[in-house]
Amino acid sequence: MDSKPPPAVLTIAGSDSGGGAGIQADLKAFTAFGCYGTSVITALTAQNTQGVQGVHPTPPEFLEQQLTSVLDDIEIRGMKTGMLYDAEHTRRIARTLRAHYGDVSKVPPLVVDPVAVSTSGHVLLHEDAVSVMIEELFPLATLITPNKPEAELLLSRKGASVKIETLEDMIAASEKLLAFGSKAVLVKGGHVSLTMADVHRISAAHPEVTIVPESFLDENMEILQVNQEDLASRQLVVDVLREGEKVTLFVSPRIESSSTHGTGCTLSAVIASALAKGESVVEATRQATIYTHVGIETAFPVGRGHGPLNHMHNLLPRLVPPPTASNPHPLTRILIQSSRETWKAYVEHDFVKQLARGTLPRECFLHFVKQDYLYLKYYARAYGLLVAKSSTYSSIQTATQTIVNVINEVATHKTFCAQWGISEEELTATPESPSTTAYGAYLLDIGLQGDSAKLIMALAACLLGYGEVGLWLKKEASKPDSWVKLDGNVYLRWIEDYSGEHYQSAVKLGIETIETLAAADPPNALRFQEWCAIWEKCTRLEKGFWDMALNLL
Ligand SMILES: Cc1ncc(COP(=O)(O)O)c(N)n1
Repeated sequence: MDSKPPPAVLTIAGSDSGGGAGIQADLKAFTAFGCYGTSVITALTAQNTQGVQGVHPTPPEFLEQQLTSVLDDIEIRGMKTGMLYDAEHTRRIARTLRAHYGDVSKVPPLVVDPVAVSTSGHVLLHEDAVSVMIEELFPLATLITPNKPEAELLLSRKGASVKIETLEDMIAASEKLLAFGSKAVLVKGGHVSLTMADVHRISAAHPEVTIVPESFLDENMEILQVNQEDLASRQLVVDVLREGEKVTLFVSPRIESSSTHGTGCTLSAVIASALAKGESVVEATRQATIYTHVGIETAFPVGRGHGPLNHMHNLLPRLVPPPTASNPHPLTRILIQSSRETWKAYVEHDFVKQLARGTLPRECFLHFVKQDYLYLKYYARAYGLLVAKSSTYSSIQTATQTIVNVINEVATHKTFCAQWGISEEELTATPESPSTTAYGAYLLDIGLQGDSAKLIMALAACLLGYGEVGLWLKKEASKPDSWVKLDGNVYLRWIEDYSGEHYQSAVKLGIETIETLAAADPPNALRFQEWCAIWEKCTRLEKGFWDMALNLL
């Protein structure tokens, strides 16, 4: 957590007795996101995962009293509204906010989630409140976050009946909604069925539209991709953010799940939290879409109906979900995502880029190859330790096979060095750099102290990372006018080796090994945290290895 005290955020919404949506979802999301949550309750609902059994509105004067109590005492850095109940409640909220802050520009970041109907079909907002919300609340808002039916409802206030079916419709709707006076609009795509083809079409027609995550197609995880066609037809959720002319699409794979109760509440609560921490609207939305996505992915069963997402996934160490068709390698995915920044700094290192352009200074490459030659000895020995810890012939065989692969890799290094006049004697006599010793010693240390699972995690970052680099460069090289130069590149052989079938089948084996491990003996929270920490550390050591080679000059 930050060293700064958590910012205070406020939700003005309805209570969900079932704990999945409304005030309860908001307070959980605020807490999980490191904020101090305060609340003003517009209505009590008797609600569970199966539906809303009753609604009891807060007396309007008391609603106002709650808001005044909070604002008079606590410095609120971000706010959100959810279920507002009716016109009177909505008006009181807007007017109290205006009166308290005096000037619209002084209102802290406000996210208005125009909640109208619950997932279970219960009306949560009286018809007469819609125009008050548009006229009095939207002009105070940093962002409004309608889903498809809510956007259609809001736009119907302009007379014409609007249907939102396509990504183009969502983008057009965002422009019309912005005219209501908020600074930004997020049209949520949960109710619109889209695929990658839709995203490609928009990005071809409107190159100015930003796609987040930029690397959605590869997710920086080429190694996990089986089939490009599967990806193209994969069902997506796309949320469209508009700030003035600027449009950003937030893309994530659609998860077939009934645990989506409270997703809208949670998304807007996290955006408000991130805004309270000083993030931009784009960054706040990015963080919130990821948080919500993972919340659905890791949801646990609650009740008999539409359960809530998991609000605690970033508080409790995340355990590994079972493999599914859309996520066949859940552990690998979590490991990479949990160390995303370091992983990216490793696999997209300047060393790799210069090597792929063919501009890497020879000295750097040779220094790297020599050090890698020395490192691989540790690596092979660590696999030797793994053999010693194995209890089945099949795991002994897998580890032994890897040792043989490493020895073949070393032979490649020798050939490389021979080409540049460096003999095996010189290779062996090369003094080890501190980065090599650090990494090698760490592998052996993990092997000596821990169970075999920890050692397997430590060994995986190297195996998978080089596999990722190989596939990434191969993909980049295949693009027209690519920055990767294969023709005449002195390092071509290196690229071919790591993108080649032989190395890639070793990577596949590595992925299967860690996935099987997680599936056969699901880690408890502590063990899982250890795995993530080991993976992160090795990813960092890998990056350090390339830093060492580049910083030579
Ligand atoms: C108090 C309250 N606020 C908001 C929602 C909408 O959430 P969902 O669309 O997931 O039912 C709800 N059901 N209850």
